[in-house]
Amino acid sequence: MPTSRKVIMQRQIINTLGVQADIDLDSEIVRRVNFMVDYLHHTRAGGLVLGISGGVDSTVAGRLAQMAVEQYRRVNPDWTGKFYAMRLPYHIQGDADDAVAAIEFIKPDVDIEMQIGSATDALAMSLKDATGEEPSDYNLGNVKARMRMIAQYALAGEHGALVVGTDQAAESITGFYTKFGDGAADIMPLAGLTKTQVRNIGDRLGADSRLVHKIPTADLLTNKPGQTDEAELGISYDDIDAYLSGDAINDDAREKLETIYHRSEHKRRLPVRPSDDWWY
Ligand SMILES: Nc1ncnc2c1ncn2[C@@H]1O[C@H](COP(=O)(O)OP(=O)(O)OC[C@H]2O[C@@H]([n+]3cccc(C(=O)O)c3)[C@H](O)[C@@H]2O)[C@@H](O)[C@H]1O
Ligand SMILES: Nc1ncnc2c1ncn2[C@@H]1O[C@H](COP(=O)(O)OP(=O)(O)OP(=O)(O)O)[C@@H](O)[C@H]1O
Ligand SMILES: [Mg+2]
Repeated sequence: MPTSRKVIMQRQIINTLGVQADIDLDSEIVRRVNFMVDYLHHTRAGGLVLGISGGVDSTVAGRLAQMAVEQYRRVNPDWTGKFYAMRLPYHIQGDADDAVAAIEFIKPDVDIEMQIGSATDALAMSLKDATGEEPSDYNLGNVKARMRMIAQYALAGEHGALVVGTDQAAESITGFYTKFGDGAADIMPLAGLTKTQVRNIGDRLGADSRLVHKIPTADLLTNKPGQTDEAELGISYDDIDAYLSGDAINDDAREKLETIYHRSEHKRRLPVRPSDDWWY
């Protein structure tokens, strides 16, 4: 591809995802907290709900969510809404102590631990009984992510609360999330941030550096616990962030990233309907 076309494509993707290479951390924290406060006010919602894994994204989004409910409560003392943090292990979670450390940092109004092991396994068993087919480890991983979505929406429904999503630009560009699983949410406070910016905000907020600089994992596979995102994606977060920041990366990585971006376009759109034609 000629250099000018490469640059135009990169710029279009950066603009679509709303990435800003240079951010002021303090004003970015204020802007994102105010955004949640403003939306709580507008919707009169009964609080916020978020799954806390022990990874950096939910640590940072969780702390921002708790800051938002505290700020909203200060100006609306009669408001009874809360931030509900949910630890949702599938049986035994290898890094469960990180999820506890994240909760200690976030200091949520409500800390809930709920097993998704039995519900997930029951779904897989029912599918097998009905069809004779057992979901692969890969597909079961997506069922785990969707079971967490069901748990969060069940709790949100009880309290009229909104489900927070942790999608940021490095995940959005790759579609590296489960469609209607962790990709499903009502409010996305980290949207448009690179992974590095999420970490920088985590550092600025004073989160434990063990959590902030932890190697990212979706941790969805039973047969490969803690598999790193980078191993599965075949591309590094450094390359993804450099691309999102408008820097040049090597041609192989760029081509791979743009292929993944185009292939995952359906995840960034509403379900296709007869009046759509964006995929041509
Ligand atoms: N072109 C198209 N137009 C419209 N819909 C399309 C489609 N292609 C597939 N689909 C639909 O999308 C489904 C596939 O999408 P999906 O179910 O998401 O499945 P898929 O993208 O295959 O898997 C999710 C990926 O995200 C990763 N992940 C998941 C969860 C969390 C994290 C994390 O970082 O924490 C990472 C996971 O490791 C895996 O690599 C298909 O089954 C089909 O229903
Ligand atoms: N075991 C879990 N308990 C509760 N929520 C979870 C769990 N695993 C994943 N989630 C939810 O799914 C989201 C997506 O997972 P993802 O791995 O992308 O984020 P993370 O774990 O917060 O950070 P990182 O990407 O750096 O690992 C999490 O932010 C969290 O909200
Ligand atoms: Mg994770």
